[in-house]
Amino acid sequence: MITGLELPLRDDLDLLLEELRLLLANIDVEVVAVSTQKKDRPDPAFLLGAGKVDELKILAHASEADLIVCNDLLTPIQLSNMRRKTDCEVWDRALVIMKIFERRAATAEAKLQVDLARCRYEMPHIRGLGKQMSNAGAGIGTRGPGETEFERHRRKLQARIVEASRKLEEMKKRRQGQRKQRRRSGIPTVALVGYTNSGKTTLLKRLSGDKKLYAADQLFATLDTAVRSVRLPSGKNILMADTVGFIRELPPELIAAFRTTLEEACQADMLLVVLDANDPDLTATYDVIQQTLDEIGAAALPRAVVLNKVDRSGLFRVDRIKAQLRRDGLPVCALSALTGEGVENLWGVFDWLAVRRS
Ligand SMILES: Nc1nc2c(ncn2[C@@H]2O[C@H](COP(=O)(O)OP(=O)(O)OP(=O)(O)O)[C@@H](O)[C@H]2O)c(=O)[nH]1
Ligand SMILES: [Mg+2]
Repeated sequence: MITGLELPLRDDLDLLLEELRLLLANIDVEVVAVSTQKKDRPDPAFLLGAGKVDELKILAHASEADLIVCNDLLTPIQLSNMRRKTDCEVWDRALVIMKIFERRAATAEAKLQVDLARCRYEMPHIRGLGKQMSNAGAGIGTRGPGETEFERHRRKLQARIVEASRKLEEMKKRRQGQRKQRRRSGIPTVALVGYTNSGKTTLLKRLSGDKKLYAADQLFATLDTAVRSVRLPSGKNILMADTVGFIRELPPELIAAFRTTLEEACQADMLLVVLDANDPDLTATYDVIQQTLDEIGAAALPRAVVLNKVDRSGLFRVDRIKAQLRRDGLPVCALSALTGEGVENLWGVFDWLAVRRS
């Protein structure tokens, strides 16, 4: 069952819940009921009102749901209160995204990053747990059994965080070395950025001809940076980097942990923002991309927009979006990474870049 708050400044709850449903489908969780609440501000104890939480319990029981997923981020207190009051397992959106990342992580680096994010996410939660444990277990002036259990758990998490950070630091140095080499070679680098599932990897596959790249109809298919060489018709080469996709309300722990991967985007000479032409709310999606680029310090790079999946979209719609983006001063190419239609429109953009660099 999914739930969320309708706050005064939030008008896209439906979209967010639809996305949450999709996120859950990616880890094989089926949504059997949806229940939202309109409120002026979140309740500190439960996020939703206490009465609403009682209602959720009844609804969960009636629809045979054993998991309640909240679209909003829950504080450790809210999470444990919700669990207690509903007798259900409770997750928030951040945890769902984290679980997808856990499932998808294939390389050592991605695994470490996910592990780091998970530990950081759990840290404040076990603090809340520790309070409960020590309250329950300890007498005056003693270290109760609860406290030592909590301490042990905390120390273990801390050790994992230190170890993962150290290993990632090493990998980062290696990456920086590679990047320097690329810079010295004078070949311009273009980074593909955009929403998850917009077709970044498919585009890189098509342009580089590397069939081994993994593109799939899943959220967060790519968790690593892949750099490939792309040969332009002019005979010049450019490098193209594919990165982790963005999403609304990407958990901060994940942004922090995937910083190195996302940084790849900041180090490029240019960004290619890939949009899905069939996205029902492109403006909101573009805002999310802009926000994420701000957060990783890449917002000032020159950019062009790729309006992808035009094979599935009406011509009229594509023209309308193109015109709007152009009004915003952005160079736009409409194409289909899957069929190859319109890909030649990109060459002009790259030639412009190559000339600018040399
Ligand atoms: N119809 C159509 N489908 C496309 C096109 N480009 C990509 N797709 C499909 O969209 C899905 C996602 O493509 P990916 O290339 O994996 O998307 P991505 O942006 O790399 O996604 P993440 O790695 O999850 O961030 C796949 O099923 C692709 O086959 C296109 O031009 N037309
Ligand atoms: Mg991808």
